[in-house]
Amino acid sequence: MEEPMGRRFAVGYALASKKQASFIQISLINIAKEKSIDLIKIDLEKPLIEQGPFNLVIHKIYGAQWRQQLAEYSAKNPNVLIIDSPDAIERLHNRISMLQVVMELSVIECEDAVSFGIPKQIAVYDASEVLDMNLEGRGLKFPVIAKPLVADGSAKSHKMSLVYNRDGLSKLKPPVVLQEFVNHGGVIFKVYVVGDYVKCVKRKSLPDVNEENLGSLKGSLSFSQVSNLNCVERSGDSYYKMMDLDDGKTEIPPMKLLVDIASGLRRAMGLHLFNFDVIRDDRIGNRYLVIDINYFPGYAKMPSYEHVLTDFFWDVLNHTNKKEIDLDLDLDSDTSGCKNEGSMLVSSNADVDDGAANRILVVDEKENPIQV
Ligand SMILES: Nc1ncnc2c1ncn2[C@@H]1O[C@H](COP(=O)(O)OP(=O)(O)OP(=O)(O)O)[C@@H](O)[C@H]1O
Ligand SMILES: O=P(O)(O)O[C@H]1[C@H](OP(=O)(O)O)[C@@H](OP(=O)(O)O)[C@@H](O)[C@@H](O)[C@@H]1OP(=O)(O)O
Ligand SMILES: [Mg+2]
Ligand SMILES: [Mg+2]
Repeated sequence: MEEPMGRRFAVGYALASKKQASFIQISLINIAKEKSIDLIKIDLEKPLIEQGPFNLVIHKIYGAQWRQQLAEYSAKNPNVLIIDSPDAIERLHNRISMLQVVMELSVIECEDAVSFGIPKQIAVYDASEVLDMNLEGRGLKFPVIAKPLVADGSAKSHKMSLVYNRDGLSKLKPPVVLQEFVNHGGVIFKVYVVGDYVKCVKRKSLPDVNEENLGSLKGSLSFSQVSNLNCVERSGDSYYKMMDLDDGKTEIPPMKLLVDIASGLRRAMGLHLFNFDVIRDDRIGNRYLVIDINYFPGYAKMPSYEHVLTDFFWDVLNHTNKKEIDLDLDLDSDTSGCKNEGSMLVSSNADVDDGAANRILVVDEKENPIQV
C-alpha cells in the first residue's frame, strides 16, 4: 500500500561511524525514499532534542549520556517512536542476562526429537576465584570458552579464548563467562530478526575439538569475531559482501523452530532489531543451542536488507496511530509443545495469555517509550 501523495516520514538514525558506513547504503536510502521514507543522520555532536523532526528514531549508541538524550527527546516529542527502548537493549550488554531470556521462553512447539537451549555457563567476577575453581563441580568440563561478561560493542568485548585445561584459566581477566565449548561441525547459524521477518544464514565457526587431543593442547587459544572473518569490504563504497558459507551439506535448523525462538525473544525482550547465533550440538542430533544475541547486527550482510528494513520502517510508521506494534506472535495456536527448562526439554500444556500477550506496546499513555 502506498502512502497518499505528499506525506513523508523521517527516520532519524544514530549510529557509530563504522555502522553507518555499512548500514546506510545508497541503495537503502533510495528504496526507503520510494516509500516516502527519508533517512536522516542524527548528529551525535549536537543535542538530540535540537534535531528533527522525526517520526521514528533508530539507534545503536552505548552509554548513559545517549540514554539521557533519548529520554529528554521522548519527553519533548511523545509521538516519536524510538526503536528500540534503551532499557530493553541493556539486557544484551551482559552475556548472562542475554542468554537467560532463552531459558525463559516457554511453549515452543518442536518437532519430534528437536530441542533447543543454551550451553552451560557460569560467570566469574574475580581473578582470585579462577584458579581454585572446581569447574567440574559446577557442571562444566574442558574445553570451555571464556567470554567477557560485558558485551558493550568494544573490541575487548569480542575477545574470547578457548580454554583447553586448568593452565589456560590463569590468563583470564574477569569478569568473564565460562561457557562449555560444544562441538558443532564448524558451522554457525546467524538468525537475523527485523520485526516479524526472520532470515537464517550459515557462517564458518570454530572447528570441533577432539577430546582425545585435549591433553596435548596448550592452555588456551585467543580469537575474536570468527564468524565475521570471511566478510570483505568492497573498496570505495564500504559495501559489505558476506561470503556466507555454502558447504552444500550443512542443513539449516528447522525454520519453524527459528521463527518461534525469534518471536519468543522479540516478545520477551521487547526488541525488534537483533540477531541470534545458533549451533547444532553434535552430541545430541537435533539439539540447537543459542550462544549469542546481538542488538542491531550487521544487516547489510543480509540478502535484500534494503527492502526488509524499508518494509519494517513502513509497517512501524503506519502503526503509530494504534500506538502499538503487532508482533503477530501466533501464541494462541496449540500450546502443547516443548518448553525449555534448564538444559532439559520437558512437555508443557501451560495456558498462554492471548490477545494482550501478542502485542508489544511501544509507548505508554503519555506516549513515552516503555519497556515490555
Ligand atoms: N559455546 C560455544 N561452543 C562452541 N563454539 C562457540 C561457543 N560460543 C561461541 N562459540 C564460537 O565463538 C564465536 C564467538 O562467540 P560469540 O558469538 O559469543 O561472540 P561475539 O563476539 O559476541 O560474536 P558476534 O560477532 O556475533 O557478536 C562464535 O561465532 C562461535 O564460532
Ligand atoms: O557494527 P557493529 O559495531 O554494530 O558490529 C556488530 C556486527 O555488525 P557489523 O557487521 O555491522 O560489524 C555484528 O555482526 P553479525 O552478527 O551481523 O555478523 C555482530 O558482530 C555484533 O556483535 C556487532 O555488534 P557489537 O556486539 O560489537 O555491538
Ligand atoms: Mg556471535
Ligand atoms: Mg555478540
